[in-house]
Amino acid sequence: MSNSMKPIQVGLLGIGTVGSGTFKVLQRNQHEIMRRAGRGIEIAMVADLDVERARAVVGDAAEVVSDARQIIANPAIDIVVELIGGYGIAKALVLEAIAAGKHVVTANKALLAVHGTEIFEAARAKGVVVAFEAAVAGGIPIIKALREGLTANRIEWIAGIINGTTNFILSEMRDKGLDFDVVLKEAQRLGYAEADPTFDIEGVDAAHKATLMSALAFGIPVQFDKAHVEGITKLAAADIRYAEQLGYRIKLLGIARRQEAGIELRVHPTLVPAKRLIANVEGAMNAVMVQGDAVGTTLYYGKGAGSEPTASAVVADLVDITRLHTADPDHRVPHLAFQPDALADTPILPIEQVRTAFYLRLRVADEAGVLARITSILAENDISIDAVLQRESAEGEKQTDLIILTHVTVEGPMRAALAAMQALPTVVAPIVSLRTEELA
Ligand SMILES: NC(=O)c1ccc[n+]([C@@H]2O[C@H](COP(=O)([O-])OP(=O)(O)OC[C@H]3O[C@@H](n4cnc5c(N)ncnc54)[C@H](O)[C@@H]3O)[C@@H](O)[C@H]2O)c1
Ligand SMILES: N[C@@H](CCO)C(=O)O
Ligand code: NA
Repeated sequence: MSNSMKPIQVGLLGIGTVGSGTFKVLQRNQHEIMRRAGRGIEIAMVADLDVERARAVVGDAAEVVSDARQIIANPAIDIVVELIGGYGIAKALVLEAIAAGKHVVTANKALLAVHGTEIFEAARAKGVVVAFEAAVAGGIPIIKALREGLTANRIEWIAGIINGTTNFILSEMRDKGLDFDVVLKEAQRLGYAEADPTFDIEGVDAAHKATLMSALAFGIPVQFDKAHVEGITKLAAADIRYAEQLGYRIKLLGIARRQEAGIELRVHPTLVPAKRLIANVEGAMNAVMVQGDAVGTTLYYGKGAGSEPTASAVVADLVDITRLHTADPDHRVPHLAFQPDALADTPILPIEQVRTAFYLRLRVADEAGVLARITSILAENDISIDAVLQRESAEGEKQTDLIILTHVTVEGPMRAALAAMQALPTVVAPIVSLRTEELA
C-alpha cells in the first residue's frame, strides 16, 4: 500500500506570506491531500532569516533553521520549495537544490522569466522537476491548463490580468475615487504586492508572468528581455472616464500573440470592451483568456495573489511531484510544455511591428480645420478611424479634448502619425495614446 510509505520530505525556503499559507494548507488538508497523492507530504524543515517568526508559524511540527543551505545539504529532503523571491540568493539556492538532485517548487516568476533557460536546462540534465504553478496567476491552474489541458491546440493568443496589485489599484481608483498611493499601501498590507512594488505598478511582474506563458503557449525559450513593458503610473483619471463613455474599461493586460512574422509579448494599460467578462474582473482578482484554434476562447478566473490562494498552487505542485517522483523523467510533462529539443526560435517582435487598435486623446485648439488636419495625418499613415468623440467645450473655452478610436493598425506608422500630430501648433499638450484590444 503506497499510503504506508514514508511521507515525501519537503524543505521550505522562506516562510513569509506564501510559505506560511503553504504550511497551513498542507496541515489542514493533510488527509484529503494524502488520499489524492497516494502518499503523505510532510514539511520536515523550514529555513527563514526570521527564525522566531518561522517558529511561531510551524510550532514544533518542523525543524526551523536560519540557513537555507542546511536544507539543501540534507539528503532526507526530496523536494525544496523556494518562497524567498528575487534573483539573488533564490537563484543560487534553486540551482544548488537541483545540483543536489532535489525537485524544486517555486512561486518566483521573476527568477524563472529571467533565468528560466539556465534553470530548466540544469533540471533536465539532473532529471528533476522545477514546478511553478504559483508563479503565474497564483491559485489559478493556468500552467496546468497551458501545459496539459490545451495541449491539442495551436494557441493563437493569451491575454490576462495577471497582476492583482495593479488591478486592485485600477478598480479602487475607478469605483471609490481613491488615490493611487492609498490603494497601493492597502495592496501591500494585504500581501499582494511584490517586495519591490515598482515591479507591480511598472508592469514588470505582469511581464514576468506573460513571458512564462508565452514560452508555454508557443514553445519558445523564456525571453523577458524582449518583452515590451508599460505600467499604470502614467495613466490619467480622465482617460479612465473617457474610456467608460466609449464603452471600454482600462486594464493592465499581459498579452502574447502569434503573428506570421513572430510573437508579440507586451504588457500595457489596455482598453477592453466593457461587455467582455475580463473587463469586469475587479479588485485583486486575476483572469487569463487563452485562444486556441480547436477549443476557441477560454477564460480562467480566480485569486492570483495572497497567502492561501498562492499556497493552493504550491501544494498542487507538491502533489504532482509526489505522484511522479519515481517516474522515468522522459515520461514527465516537459517544463515548458514542448519537448526541450523542440523549442522554436520564432522571434519576439519589436513593438513597432505589433498590431493593435488605438485610443488617442488630443488636447487641441477649438478652431476650424483642426480635426481635418489630424484625420489627414492618420490617413497618410494608413490608419483608419473607428470613432471620434469631441467633448463639448464650455462657453469661452479655447481648447477641447478630442478622442479618437482607430481600427487595428501597425504600431510603427502610428508612432509616425503621433509625432506628426504632436508637431501641429493646434495640438497644445502631449497626446495620450493607449492600445485597445477587442479580445473577440
Ligand atoms: N504574496 C503573493 O501573493 C505571491 C503570489 C505569487 C507569487 N509570489 C512569489 O512568492 C515568493 C515569496 O513571496 P512572499 O509574498 O511570500 O514574500 P515574503 O516577503 O512574505 O516572504 C519571504 C520570506 O523569505 C525570507 N527570507 C528572505 N531571505 C531569506 C534567506 N536568504 N533565507 C531564508 N529565508 C529568507 C523572509 O524572511 C520572508 O519570511 C516571491 O517570489 C513572490 O514573487 C507571491
Ligand atoms: N505581486 C503579485 C503577486 C502575485 O504574483 C500581484 O500583485 O499579482
Ligand atoms: Na497558477
